[in-house]
Amino acid sequence: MTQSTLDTNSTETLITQGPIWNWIAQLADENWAVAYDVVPKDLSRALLEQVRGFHKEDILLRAGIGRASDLTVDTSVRRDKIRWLGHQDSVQSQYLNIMEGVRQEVNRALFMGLFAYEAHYAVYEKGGFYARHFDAFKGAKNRVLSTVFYLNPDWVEADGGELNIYADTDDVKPLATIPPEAGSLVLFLSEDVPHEVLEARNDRYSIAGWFRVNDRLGAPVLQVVEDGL
Ligand SMILES: O=C(O)CCC(=O)C(=O)O
Ligand SMILES: [Fe+2]
Repeated sequence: MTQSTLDTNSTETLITQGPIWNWIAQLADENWAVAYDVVPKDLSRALLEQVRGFHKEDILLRAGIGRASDLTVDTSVRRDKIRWLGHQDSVQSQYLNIMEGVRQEVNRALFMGLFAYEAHYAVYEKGGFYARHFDAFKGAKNRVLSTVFYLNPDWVEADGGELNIYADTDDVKPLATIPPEAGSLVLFLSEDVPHEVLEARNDRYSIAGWFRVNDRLGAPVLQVVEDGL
């Protein structure tokens, strides 16, 4: 494998390397994937307990949209509350270390050149949602690979808050609808995969994160793809 971009020819090789590779192969082929065995269950529970605590203490921030210099809070596009993760906390550090492993594996298998990672807890309360968007502007090469890890062990369909992934910005029918169930890690290319969070009807906990190919600091970069929002 000598190419530096996603290489579909490499898929067969990847599949033969064992279960962990299945999602990397799917990512290479389809630009998105769901992985189920990346984060241990006890860590997932510890993360949930921590973010529930933050939520209860009311120390989460209303999430904004846009670039660092132009960060606005627009609740018609996005209604969630966040808190950034850091290595100073041991539970958060364990999660960040696992994602460092993911970074290395993806770079090794797909030559993506992922460099840095940033992640935040997100809480969507009843009525919370995130309208269809991309996580990065095309060609910006800022955020390259998005990750969302779900923390909800007792999720049922009536709780809503599914992630819809689309092939194209104006497709009506999603490619996939992913329930935000504990243990699922969704990965997708930040510049290429339009997605949305459907309205949550119960508190919905997750960790959203982004790998970038440089170390430029920046606030969430977002491109809304639906008019009139
Ligand atoms: O929580 C999710 O399922 C996706 C969140 C998202 O799209 C984002 O934070 O950019
Ligand atoms: Fe997103």
